[in-house]
Amino acid sequence: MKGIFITIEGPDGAGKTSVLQEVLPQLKEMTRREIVATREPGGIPIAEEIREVILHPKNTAMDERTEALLFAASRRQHLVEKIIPALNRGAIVIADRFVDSSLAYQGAGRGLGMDEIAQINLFATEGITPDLTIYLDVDSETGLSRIANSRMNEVNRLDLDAMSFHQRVRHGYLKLLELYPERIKKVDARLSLPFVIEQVMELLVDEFPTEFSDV
Ligand SMILES: Nc1ncnc2c1ncn2[C@@H]1O[C@H](COP(=O)(O)OP(=O)(O)OP(=O)(O)O)[C@@H](O)[C@H]1O
Ligand SMILES: Cc1cn([C@H]2C[C@H](O)[C@@H](COP(=O)(O)O)O2)c(=O)[nH]c1=O
Repeated sequence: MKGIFITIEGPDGAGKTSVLQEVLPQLKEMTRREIVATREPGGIPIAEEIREVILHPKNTAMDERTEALLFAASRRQHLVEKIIPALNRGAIVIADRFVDSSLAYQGAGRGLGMDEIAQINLFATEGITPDLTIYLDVDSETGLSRIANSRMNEVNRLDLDAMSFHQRVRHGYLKLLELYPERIKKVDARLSLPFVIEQVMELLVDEFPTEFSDV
């Protein structure tokens, strides 16, 4: 594949959407390559439908393994329909969440085990891994209070989980950071949004100096 695959990760309320909103237009001005922005779960119609099922607050009966399999299924379809074709065209793909979310949320948060979750995702992805992952780190209290203050009307089923679940998710991410220091780069997302955006831009330019420059 000729493209570059970048993911952005973090606990709920870390600021991924806000950061991408600012960073994407800047990056588009700095490269000749096509940039494809996408998100998980979702990004294409079938995966967006699966997203609706997973995240709807009414689906409280959902079994934890069912949840893990649905995330992996939506990822498979998203990869095949959107990410792989874009990478084959030579695009830079920037995804809001990917397999690390499943490892942190289902593996660590739900307690299903990161190794087990890695296995079902290996089946779904056939080993496709991001070239770079930016991890926005925020404590669970700050992240959830940002969501409560900004979009209480859009709260999803997972946002409603116990604080202890969200704390395990964050520890899961910190474990991934230890395991994959070459791929995953941390930004402190408790700092001001403009500062976080600046840090993310610096990271991207440092990691891909020949891709992001003044064109
Ligand atoms: N660094 C920051 N400082 C203060 N507020 C922030 C910061 N980053 C984001 N926010 C605010 O927090 C709220 C949630 O941000 P955002 O939707 O970007 O997070 P997210 O990581 O995409 O969350 P989720 O994964 O749950 O969708 C928004 O109101 C946003 O303005
Ligand atoms: C991909 C993925 C996501 N999740 C969780 C993380 C969030 O709570 C929601 C997605 O909502 P967002 O507003 O788009 O961040 O789903 C997960 O548990 N496992 C995953 O693989």
